[in-house]
Amino acid sequence: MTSPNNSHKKTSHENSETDKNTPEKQNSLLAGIIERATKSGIGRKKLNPSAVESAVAKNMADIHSNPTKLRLAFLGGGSFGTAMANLAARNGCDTTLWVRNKRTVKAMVKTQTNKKYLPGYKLDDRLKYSHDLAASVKDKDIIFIAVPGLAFRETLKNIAPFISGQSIVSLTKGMEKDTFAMMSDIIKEVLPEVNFGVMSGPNLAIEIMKNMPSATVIASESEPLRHAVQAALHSAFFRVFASDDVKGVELGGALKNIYAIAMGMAAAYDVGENTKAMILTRALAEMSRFGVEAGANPLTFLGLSGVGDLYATCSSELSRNYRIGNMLGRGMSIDAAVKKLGQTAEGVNTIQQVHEKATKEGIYMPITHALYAVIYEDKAALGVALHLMEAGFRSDVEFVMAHDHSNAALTAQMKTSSDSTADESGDTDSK
Ligand SMILES: NC(=O)C1=CN([C@@H]2O[C@H](COP(=O)(O)OP(=O)(O)OC[C@H]3O[C@@H](n4cnc5c(N)ncnc54)[C@H](O)[C@@H]3O)[C@@H](O)[C@H]2O)C=CC1
Ligand SMILES: O=C(CO)COP(=O)(O)O
Repeated sequence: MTSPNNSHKKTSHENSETDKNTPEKQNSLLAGIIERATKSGIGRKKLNPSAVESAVAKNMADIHSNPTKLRLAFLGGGSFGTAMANLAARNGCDTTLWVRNKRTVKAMVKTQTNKKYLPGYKLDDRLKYSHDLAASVKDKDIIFIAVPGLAFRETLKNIAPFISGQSIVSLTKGMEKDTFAMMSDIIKEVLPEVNFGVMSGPNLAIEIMKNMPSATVIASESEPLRHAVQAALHSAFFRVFASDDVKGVELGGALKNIYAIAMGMAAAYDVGENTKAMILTRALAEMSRFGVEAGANPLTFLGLSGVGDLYATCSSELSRNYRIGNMLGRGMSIDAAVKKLGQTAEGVNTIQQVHEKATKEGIYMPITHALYAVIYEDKAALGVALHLMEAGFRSDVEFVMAHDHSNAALTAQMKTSSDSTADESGDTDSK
């Protein structure tokens, strides 16, 4: 089913963009690159970087004379899938948004809004809607997946029979339950031949719908795919930066949800700015520590997908994870908070996965363990926070000065005294 109105009507904003020719021109330029790369078989299999470079160089010359539109599918009719599909349609890409519920699709075609997740925001006339998964993904250049992490594997398996040469980009900021798998791991497992990337950054969907300037990161080993995603989504309101650290970018998006919950909870306790700064900065230390163990580059966490997204979600009530934390801080149970939210908050699962993985592998993640103790072991938040504050001496940025070089004797002494305090008060066992 498609939108009844594909008449390419333009708003005044779109006309001014087209006049400058920026998005459309970039789109056609780079669309040609991916189109040719896809046709020639590059981009279908594991890419050979030199082949990619020569394909890009070879094709740059005649791209102006033969513009083509990127054909895109976005899977997932929640707030983020809808917001991103809307950006792509507005940039002139041939864009289909797949939504699993047939009635929702009918309503979206009729109203050109996503009433449940983005009420009040009119979507671009050119955006098409479908509940037919096969038709949505066939003959596309790129399939963007924006379903919750817990539904990612199932979605990939469902599209697997229809994958011929399409590239896949994950927009999901979750972690699979019990397997610790990130979405890129699942893509490699389910569709080992596919060309893929992940996109992540400070991208609160509502702000994007309001045309508030935002930026994101596309991470992929494939240069044509990075260019194509930049071409598809880049505009005067939305900048798309590139990275080849897939693991680092993806982990930034998933891990920050843990700390958005912590910050929402801290806000409920009315903490000061010093405290918020401490949580945010130590959260970043945990994220990069965990990232390094997973093979990511710690410097990636200094970018948009790391500190950028951490800042956005830790300081805004638009973040669902922050709102969950805030409800918990006000005394609600986790089940009641999740029910009240009624939308995806990936951090609820990610805390459990990361707590378990870090415990198993001995990765020092004190904030995550503390949050786990409060949410899942029913420990008193203030006691846990006090215990965190009393933990031993550490170095600030461990990539500058390894924490082993701190005063080890004093750290051990502090640990002994804080362990005995915790034992006496019946507090937590968090590190
Ligand atoms: N909303 C935001 O501001 C941003 C969200 N994200 C990420 O995007 C992902 C999706 O989140 P949202 O769109 O915000 O979620 P949402 O809660 O707004 O909507 C989730 C959507 O997924 C659909 N869905 C659930 N299970 C499904 C399944 N098994 N098969 C197909 N569809 C299914 C639901 O019907 C709903 O349309 C999450 O990983 C989130 O972290 C990333 C950046 C920003
Ligand atoms: O990832 C997001 C913004 O970058 C959205 O955060 P929430 O999932 O917490 O709403």
